[in-house]
Amino acid sequence: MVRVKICGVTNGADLRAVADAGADAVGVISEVSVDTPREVDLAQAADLLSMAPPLLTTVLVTMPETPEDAVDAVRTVTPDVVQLHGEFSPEEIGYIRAETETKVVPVVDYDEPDRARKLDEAADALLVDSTDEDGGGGTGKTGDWTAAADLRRELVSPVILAGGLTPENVADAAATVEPFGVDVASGVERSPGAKDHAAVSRFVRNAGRALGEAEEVYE
Ligand SMILES: O=C(O)c1ccccc1N[C@@H]1O[C@H](COP(=O)(O)O)[C@@H](O)[C@H]1O
Repeated sequence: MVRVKICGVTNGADLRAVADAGADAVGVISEVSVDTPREVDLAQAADLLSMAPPLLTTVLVTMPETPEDAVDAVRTVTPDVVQLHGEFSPEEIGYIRAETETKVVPVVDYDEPDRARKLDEAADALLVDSTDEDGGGGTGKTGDWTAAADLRRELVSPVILAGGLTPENVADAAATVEPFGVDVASGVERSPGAKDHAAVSRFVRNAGRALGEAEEVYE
């Protein structure tokens, strides 16, 4: 079973649609140094995630300048998980986790297998994304799934696959990489920063989870 995270939610109606679609996790994006229509401020991020129903994992996606900034952001938003964009060391990841008692998921690019190996022991999971030159996500670009599958087999950490996923390609991506989870932001939008609720539902279904549940019930 592949877990599904829907990322870059900016309003309450979209968050409810993500929960109703049966996603496992919802992400809000705050304090990032890239220009994105999906960014909300820390207070909005805290408000949005506080609306998540029980059993929906909440994720703060952020690009802090320092580990201390990451700790401050997590303390303000109180997510279940922090997704960390930026060049942080294993020691800094350990520091953020110890200070916040929150799961830390660093982001590595498809082109950075060595960095993934270096962070493997320190991370709670690794998110593999096609990032831009500043390390930001939400690029809508797919990565090399075969390389990601090799990396997934090698790493101890759960791997979350991101980058250019859509309702149309997520089943192929999940079958090729067999990741712990899949993650989408721009691929389920009707306009920048606003989710297409039907696409969110299709993405969750096509990732395989709903199909697996139906087979269990009717077999
Ligand atoms: O979505 C953004 O704008 C963003 C900005 C800065 C850091 C991370 C961001 N998003 C993350 O990137 C992945 C993949 O996005 P996409 O599906 O290719 O559009 C997304 O799931 C977020 O975790």
